[in-house]
Amino acid sequence: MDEPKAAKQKRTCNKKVIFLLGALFPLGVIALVTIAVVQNKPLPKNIKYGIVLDAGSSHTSVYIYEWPSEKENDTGVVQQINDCKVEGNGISSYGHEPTKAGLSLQKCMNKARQVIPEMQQKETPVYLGATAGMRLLRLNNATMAEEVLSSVENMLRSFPFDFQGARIITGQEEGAYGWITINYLLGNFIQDSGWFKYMPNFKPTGTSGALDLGGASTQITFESKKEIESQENSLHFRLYGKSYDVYTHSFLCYGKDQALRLQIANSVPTATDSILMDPCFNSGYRRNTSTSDLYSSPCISNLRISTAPSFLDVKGTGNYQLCKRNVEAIFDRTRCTYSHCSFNGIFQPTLDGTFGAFSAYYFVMDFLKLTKGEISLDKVKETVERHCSKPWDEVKKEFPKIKEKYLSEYCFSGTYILTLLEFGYGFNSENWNDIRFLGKIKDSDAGWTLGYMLNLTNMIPAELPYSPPLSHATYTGLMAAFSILLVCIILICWLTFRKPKCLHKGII
Ligand SMILES: Nc1nc2c(ncn2[C@@H]2O[C@H](COP(=O)(O)OP(=O)(O)OP(=O)(O)O)[C@@H](O)[C@H]2O)c(=O)[nH]1
Ligand SMILES: [Ca+2]
Repeated sequence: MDEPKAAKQKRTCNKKVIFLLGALFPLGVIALVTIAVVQNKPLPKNIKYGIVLDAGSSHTSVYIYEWPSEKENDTGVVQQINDCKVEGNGISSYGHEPTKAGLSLQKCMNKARQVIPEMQQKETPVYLGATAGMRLLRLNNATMAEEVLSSVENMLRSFPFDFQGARIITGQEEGAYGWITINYLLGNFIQDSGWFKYMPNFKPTGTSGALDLGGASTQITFESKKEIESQENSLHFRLYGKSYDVYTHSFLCYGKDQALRLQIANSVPTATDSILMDPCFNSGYRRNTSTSDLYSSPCISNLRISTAPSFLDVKGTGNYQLCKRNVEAIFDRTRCTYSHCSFNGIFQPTLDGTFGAFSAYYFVMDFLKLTKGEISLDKVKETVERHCSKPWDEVKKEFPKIKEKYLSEYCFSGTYILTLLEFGYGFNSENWNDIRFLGKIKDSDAGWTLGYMLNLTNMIPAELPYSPPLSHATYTGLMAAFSILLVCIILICWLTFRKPKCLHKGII
């Protein structure tokens, strides 16, 4: 039997609909892909740069940072791309020849010119922050300190960057910016205040305390839930929408070089015929020290003995226990007018949370291979004691490539770090493993410089910047996909439910 004409035509018509849909679908997909490709075409990278000079007591380092300009308020986007160690000593050593302070920076600044694209040099800010070495020079001779600062300022102005100033930062700033740096790099700010705090299993990591051991001063900074009893030790921050009450203290004269001077100066009365037997150096080690140089530091001024010989022949005896006793003697734990003190009458709340220890803490612990994994306090003491007991000849043979200044001081430095942390701040075997010894975090050096730059360039907002849940690309892509889907649905409905045109043409 012949198929009725109408049914045949209906079938033809359905075929046309299917054909139309078949043609529309790939068209939709092509449109979608085109939109996605156009939308996600990588934008030209707009990178910004910043330079910070850390003019420390022992040396100056030049750090270069970069970040994508469109993301500068996000956390963790700034990273260190270069660092340059200035040859010679810190700028405070040029008190008698200030022009040399500026000249010393030339090489590293020339290197910065090679690293930063020429087009962007004019808009790249340069900051110089001087720390404890310059604080001590200012105490000794304010004019000399001024001259050194103008010398470095003139040098930095001569470069095609946007020079923003050279100044001596306070110990409080040094502690605060060190704390900001490590928590920024560890991602602790955003974890505490980001949207994922609303997730059911969210456990805030909290912030990490910062322990910085320099050559002339040392800083301890940590968030404290307890009342901070002295105003000068109290910091308050609002970062990414969260408030932080932070304790900080900078001990001038308790950096490792000044602490060594204190230890030696304390022992001068025991010297006979200019020979000073020092348990903090390996046995067989000898060092000639001028007493006028020793006493030139304001840290030592009240330990000066008028009858001291002009030179001291310091001879190592390599005895950890005796060294520890000498080192403990430079901490005064007898006076405290607060509920709790660290040492020298300085208020310190109970230690809280984890700590990142950097600068000389890291250099020394890394040398002693004590930075990886959980190592008990007893094991650390044992390692330092073993190192101190090694004869100097043996130490030199074992580490022929390490600079003598550094190598000769690891026994003292190891003992000093242990004493400062345990006897000074009150760490013990229970909370010892709350300390992590950090050199770099994600390729950036742990130190105050990054925090300083973040603050001066206003890159840490007080409130959490509004960020929509979807990125712009995802949003546009989804919008395009749903629009196409909607058009297809409308088209299908229209083709399915309208009276087929072909039937209208008078067949029925
Ligand atoms: N072993 C070792 N010691 C180092 C190294 N670099 C610096 N030091 C020493 O470690 C101590 C601290 O160094 P820094 O953190 O650079 O100190 P600084 O910034 O110059 O001093 P402050 O102004 O007090 O912060 C000083 O005694 C330096 O001589 C290193 O690479 N290895
Ligand atoms: Ca430092």
